[in-house]
Amino acid sequence: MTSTLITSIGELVTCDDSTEDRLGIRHNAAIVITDDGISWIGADTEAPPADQRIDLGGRTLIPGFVDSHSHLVFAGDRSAEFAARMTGAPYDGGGIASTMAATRSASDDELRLPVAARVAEMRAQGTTTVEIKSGYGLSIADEARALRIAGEFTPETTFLGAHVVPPEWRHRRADYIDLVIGDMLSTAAPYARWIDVFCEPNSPYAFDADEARTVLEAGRDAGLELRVHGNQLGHGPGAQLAVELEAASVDHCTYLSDADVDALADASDTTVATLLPGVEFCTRSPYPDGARLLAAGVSIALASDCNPGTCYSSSIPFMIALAVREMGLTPAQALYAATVGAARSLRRSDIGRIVVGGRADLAVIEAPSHLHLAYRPGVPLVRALEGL
Ligand SMILES: N=CN[C@@H](CCC(=O)O)C(=O)O
Ligand SMILES: [Zn+2]
Repeated sequence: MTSTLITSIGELVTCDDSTEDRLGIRHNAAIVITDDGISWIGADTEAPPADQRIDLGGRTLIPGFVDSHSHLVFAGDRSAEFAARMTGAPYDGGGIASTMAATRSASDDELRLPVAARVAEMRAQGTTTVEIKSGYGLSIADEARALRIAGEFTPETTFLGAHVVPPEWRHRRADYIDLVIGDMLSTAAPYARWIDVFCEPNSPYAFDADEARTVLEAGRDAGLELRVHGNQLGHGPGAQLAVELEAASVDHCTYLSDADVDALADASDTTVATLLPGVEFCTRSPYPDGARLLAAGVSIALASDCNPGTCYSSSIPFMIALAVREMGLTPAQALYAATVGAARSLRRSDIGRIVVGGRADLAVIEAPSHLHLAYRPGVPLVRALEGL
């Protein structure tokens, strides 16, 4: 087994909770990694011998980012929809149908190759774990195909047949839900770990609380774990439904009432509130108050939601910068949310931290501290070292 010593780490961010800001920062540190993961962490001056040596020259080492929310399997282009939004057009989910049409008519390789490119783009920006949803097929064969392709890149695959009601089913919503919880679910389930639903009564295309509950309960009965898109376009039942059903995460949380925050705080051991600031940026929506959630005791995560409609960005450093600038998080809170927080939202304890015995999923910041993630927005400072 080959061992590698990473030395001269100016700032080692372990995210191991050992300091008040939870980042567990060590200066002038070194770590040893082997094929089994991280085998030693300590002071540079006490580093043991190893087969190979990487000198970080005072740079920062952090856990690889965990991007717990993405929709990478799609074809087509919606840049014109984005441009229209920038001059005032609202987002209501209606554009999903155009991505669905392009995705259905793409060949397997026309879907697979862009996913590979998007995953490579994520990795180049420090992401070492990604969750990928279906949701642009919306037929039995096309949802299963999307999940098969997603599974070539990650074990964190999510069935999102209840993304919207597709146009051909618009006048038969109940029948579409029957399809989703029937043959579509049974065909998709072998390729998925999770099930998700766009619970959004403020969109005519998405699902209300009863419909969403029906879908999630069927998914749970089929052995899938639960996630929810909720509270994105306005106040709604998504967050409280996620808590009620013990979902791992409710994502967006743009509009949360005090009762929603209280429910999420009470459920902080079970349900994570995942913030997606790239969506607020790309849809010109108000940013939720991340500091309010932390003060209440809510577990939060930060993810990209990389998708062609509401946020075509794969950059977690950009999300961290937005969360600090627009959501009231400190750089430490934002980084923790994009690593440990996002890992928790995937119910994973083997990623998101740098600890002995943990996976060696690492990212380097070309800077002396993690503060530069938010301090230098838009500058490509981060690269993944291992993993993905
Ligand atoms: N809001 C629902 N689904 C995606 C956007 C889908 C799209 O517009 O293509 C999201 O997470 O933002
Ligand atoms: Zn999404």
